[in-house]
Amino acid sequence: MAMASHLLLLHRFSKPISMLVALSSSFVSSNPSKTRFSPSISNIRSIAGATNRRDWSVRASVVFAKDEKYGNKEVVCVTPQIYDYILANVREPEVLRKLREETANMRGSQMQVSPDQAQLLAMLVHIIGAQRCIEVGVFTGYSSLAIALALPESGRLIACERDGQSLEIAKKYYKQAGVSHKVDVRHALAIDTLNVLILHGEADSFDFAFVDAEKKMYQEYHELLLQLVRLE
Ligand SMILES: C[S@@+](CC[C@H](N)C(=O)[O-])C[C@H]1O[C@@H](n2cnc3c(N)ncnc32)[C@H](O)[C@@H]1O
Repeated sequence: MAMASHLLLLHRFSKPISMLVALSSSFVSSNPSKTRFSPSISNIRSIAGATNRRDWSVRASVVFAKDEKYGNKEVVCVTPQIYDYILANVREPEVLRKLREETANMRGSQMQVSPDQAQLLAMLVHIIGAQRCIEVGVFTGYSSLAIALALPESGRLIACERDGQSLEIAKKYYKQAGVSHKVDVRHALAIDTLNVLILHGEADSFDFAFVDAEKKMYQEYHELLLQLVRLE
């Protein structure tokens, strides 16, 4: 995967997950049908859901899996063996593990990113040297905490979430992890927060954005985030 020096804009789609990685201005498009890294989700969904403790179905190079160890998440991977390997070897900090376990019993726990996805986000933040990040869709904070942990002390994450209750859990774990000072929680509709950032002159000042909220708004988020992230 080629890596541009700054802009990194990720959209997480519904289950199974695909992340759209926009690495340069020429890569991104306001027309989602032109965006790359978009496996046929309907195809994948048509591989029937498994209800057993573990059940894999394979079609071409895409795998649909459910595993109660990971909140019965549906995942896309190359092969079951490779995904098993990833899950067995992911480096999940203790504070993230605790947050994952607390969230597992909550309604909506399946919304949380998986440990390997969180570590992918952290790695990307780290390798592009991101200082200023935005997350749209915090829930109880698993992905935002992974991002905050990867940021340098001077780094900042604008964390957009409309649900106050889940934000309380997120804030508790930011505190436990000692990263509260890096996370600017915006309890509001994300579209309003993004527009306010632009109005306040913060366009062209972010290095990284991760979108993981209501899918019907993705095109609008995408357009606003293209103004907020630095294109050069
Ligand atoms: C898929 S979950 C996010 C999961 C999170 N990234 C994690 O790893 O735990 C989506 C979140 O987006 C929030 N959300 C949905 N629509 C929103 C909106 N318009 N503005 C702000 N937050 C929104 C929901 O309340 C929910 O907590």
